[in-house]
Amino acid sequence: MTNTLPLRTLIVGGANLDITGSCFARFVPGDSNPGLVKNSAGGVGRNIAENLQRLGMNCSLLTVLGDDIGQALILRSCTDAGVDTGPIIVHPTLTTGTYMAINNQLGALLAAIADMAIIDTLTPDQLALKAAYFTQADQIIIEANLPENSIQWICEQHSSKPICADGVSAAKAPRLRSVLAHLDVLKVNSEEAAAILQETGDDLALAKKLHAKGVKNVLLSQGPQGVILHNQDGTWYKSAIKGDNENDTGAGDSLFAGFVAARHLLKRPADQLEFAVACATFTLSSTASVNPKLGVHEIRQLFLSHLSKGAWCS
Ligand SMILES: Nc1ncnc2c1ncn2[C@@H]1O[C@H](COP(=O)(O)OP(=O)(O)OP(=O)(O)O)[C@@H](O)[C@H]1O
Ligand SMILES: O=c1[nH]cc([C@@H]2O[C@H](CO)[C@@H](O)[C@H]2O)c(=O)[nH]1
Repeated sequence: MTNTLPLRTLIVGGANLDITGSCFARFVPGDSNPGLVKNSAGGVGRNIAENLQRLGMNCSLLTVLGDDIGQALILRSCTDAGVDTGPIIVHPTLTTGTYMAINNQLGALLAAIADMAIIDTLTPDQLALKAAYFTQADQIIIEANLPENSIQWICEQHSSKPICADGVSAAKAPRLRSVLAHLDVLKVNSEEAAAILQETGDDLALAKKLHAKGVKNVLLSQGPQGVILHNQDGTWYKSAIKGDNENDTGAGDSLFAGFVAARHLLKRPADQLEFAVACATFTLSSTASVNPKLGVHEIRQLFLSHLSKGAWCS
C-alpha cells in the first residue's frame, strides 16, 4: 500500500499557541496546583492540517498569525510536518491565537480559555487574496473558528469542491448552521451538534437531524464512548480504545483528520471509523496536541493489523 494520498487539501482555520497545565494530583480550585505546563502548536485548523499531512495528504494551511513567539512555534510545527505555510497571513499588531487549558491528573480537560481575536481578521476580502490556493485544492477543510461570513463565503464560492468542517466548540459551532447543506463531512461532539440544531436529544437523533439538514456524512464524537458515523447508507458506531491518556487536547481533531484520510485509504466505512478512532487514541497518548509520530504505517501496525490487505484501497 502506498502511504501517500495525492489529494491537495486546503485547510482554512485557526492556529494557536496551546499552553496546557496538567496537575500532578487532584485539582484544587482557587489554589496553585503543582503540575507540568507545556507549550505546543495547536488550533483546530492547524491540528487538522498537521494530522492530515502526517497521514500522507498534501496540505496547505490558510490562517493568520501575529508577529510574535507564537508565530515561530506554529510555523516550525507546520514546516516540520511538511504542511505548506504559503497561504499564512501575518498580522502586524494582533497576537497569535492562544489557548490555555487546565487538565486534571488523568489528562482530562477541566477548563480552557481560547483567545483568538486575530482570526476575525480572516475576512472574505482576505480570503479572496488567496484565490489560487482555493482553485488548486481538491478538497477544502473549514472550521468554526472562522468568522461566519467567511464560512459562508468559502461555501458559496467553492461549492463545487468537497468541503469538510469541524464544529470546534459549542460556542462557535452555530457559525456552521447556514452552510450545513454544503458539507461533505461535519465533525461535531454532542454539545456542538445540539448548539447547531438549537435542541437537545440523544446522539444518534442529533446526527440524523444534521444529516437531514444536508450534511452528507456526520461524524459525532462521544469522548470515552467512541464515535458515530451517519450518512445516507446507514449508521456506524465505533467504541473508543482504552489507552494511556496523557492529554485530551486534540483527540477530536485527530479523529476528524483520521476519518478524512481514511476515506481514501480504506474501502469500508467501519474500517474508516476504526482508523479514525485509532488516530484519536494515538493523539491521547501524546503530551502535544498532535502526536508527531503519527503516520499511516504506525496506525496500521499498532491498531489495524487484523485488517486484511484487501480492506485497503491500494
Ligand atoms: N477518555 C478517553 N478514552 C479513550 N478515547 C477517548 C477518550 N476521550 C476521547 N477519546 C477518543 O477521542 C475521540 C474524540 O474525543 P472527543 O469526543 O472528546 O472530541 P472533541 O470533543 O472534539 O475533543 P477536542 O475538542 O479535545 O478535540 C473520541 O471519539 C474517542 O475515540
Ligand atoms: O475556540 C477554540 N478553542 C480551542 C481550539 C483548539 O482546539 C484544539 C484542541 O481540539 C487546541 O489545539 C486548541 O488550540 C480552537 O482552535 N478554538
